[in-house]
Amino acid sequence: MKTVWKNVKTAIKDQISPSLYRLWIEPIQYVEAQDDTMILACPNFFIKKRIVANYTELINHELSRKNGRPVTFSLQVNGPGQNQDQNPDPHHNGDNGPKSVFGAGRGKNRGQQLALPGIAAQPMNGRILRKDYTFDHFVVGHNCNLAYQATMELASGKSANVNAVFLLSGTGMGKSHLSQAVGHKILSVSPGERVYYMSAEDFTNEMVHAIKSNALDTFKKRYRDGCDVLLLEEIHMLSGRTRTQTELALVLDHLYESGKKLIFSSCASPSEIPRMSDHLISRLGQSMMTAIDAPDFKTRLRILRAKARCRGIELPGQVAEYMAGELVDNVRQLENGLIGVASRSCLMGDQIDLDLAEQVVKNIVTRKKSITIDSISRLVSREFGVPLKDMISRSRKKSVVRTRQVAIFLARRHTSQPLQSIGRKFNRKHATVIHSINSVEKELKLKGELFRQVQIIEKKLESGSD
Ligand SMILES: Nc1ncnc2c1ncn2[C@@H]1O[C@H](COP(=O)(O)OP(=O)(O)OP(=O)(O)O)[C@@H](O)[C@H]1O
Repeated sequence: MKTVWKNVKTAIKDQISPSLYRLWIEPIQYVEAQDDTMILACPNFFIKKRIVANYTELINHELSRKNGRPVTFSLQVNGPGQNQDQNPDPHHNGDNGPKSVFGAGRGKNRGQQLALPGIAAQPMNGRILRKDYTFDHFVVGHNCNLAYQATMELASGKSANVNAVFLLSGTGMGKSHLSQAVGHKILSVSPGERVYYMSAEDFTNEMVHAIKSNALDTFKKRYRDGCDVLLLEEIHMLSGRTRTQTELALVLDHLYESGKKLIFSSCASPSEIPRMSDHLISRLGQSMMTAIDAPDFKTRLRILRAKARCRGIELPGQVAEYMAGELVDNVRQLENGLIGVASRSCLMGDQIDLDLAEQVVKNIVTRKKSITIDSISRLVSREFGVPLKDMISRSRKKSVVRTRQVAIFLARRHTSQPLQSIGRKFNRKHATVIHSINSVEKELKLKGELFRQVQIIEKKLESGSD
């Protein structure tokens, strides 16, 4: 049954984005099978809640498919927060402050336990920190020097001048890595610090939940009085969310005034994000803005070598140079290349050499090259029955807007084109591009009709059946 779960994971990996897979599915572990139920475990309550809300249908479907009969799953919490199992909502402790997931104590430094080296750390609120996303594992080049220095300075508390840093970059450039590195560093020195790590989407959901359950005051108090370090990712997701923006801006007012540490990350600067309140733009603007650019050849080579060392992969010099020369889009792509050569070598029993690397790189690059904004537009136009000329027109007709938004979203996800270029192709401004991406992402979460349509289009894109 353990193998069945492995196969289910692989099947799910093909159906959702790599980042969603990494966040929610990868940490799930097989425990045991009982009749028609597979018992699985995840690290904490927060993750459990998300998995149950968003992936129950998909997991049950794949489990049944792989078993050839109806099988469902039950999820238990195996992380340090398992003693909260009686409380279905980790954010509602029934008191005014958050409980530490490390122990029963309330208040700083009480009942807490040092995070063990090499073990993923659990902040007080939000997602777990990936154990390898530390400063030690981050390779510093010209492209990310400022971001590294600023986050390091903030984490080590050496300078009173840097209390808030805004990380700005395209996908796969290390924003999450650096944000989590700050969390690790602070927790390793002061385990009592109340670190909150989450995406803007999580913050929104938590707030909506608090409003629905009449607990908005508790929610606000938790952030204002219970948080020492706020690591908030994907700020662009706040576009158009007026109420969340208002509450977040007020929370930030408070946190800034009390000298708390703040890290934000986004693919657009606050003023570029459409439908953002002036209050929030101004609060975010108080942070130190640092951009991470694409790494140059030398840095790519150093990253590749460091990642290979860390994973115990022996990468011959020539191969490393070849891969660093070819995989230029972002660091995630480089890492995928490394994992590709290692797994191919392991499966086929071949040595890692130039031939093998060429095959892997060719796969990545060809896959990437064959997917262009034009090929995406053609496919989306066909699938939605909306002519290409309408997609680039000024039309505000609902069906045309939706089709255009999906094409923009897919162009962002499947090509390495910058947002400006994507906007130009559809005659749209940068702000509209961000709004389109956010709007589609939001609807995909509902797992409805659009989700299925996008899945089908993605399969066709990846198989090259444009
Ligand atoms: N300078 C670096 N040194 C080592 N690893 C890096 C570096 N930059 C990025 N990475 C690695 O690249 C991968 C992608 O990074 P990360 O997830 O932090 O990107 P991101 O900018 O947050 O992307 P997204 O916006 O898509 O979420 C991670 O595995 C990370 O460890």
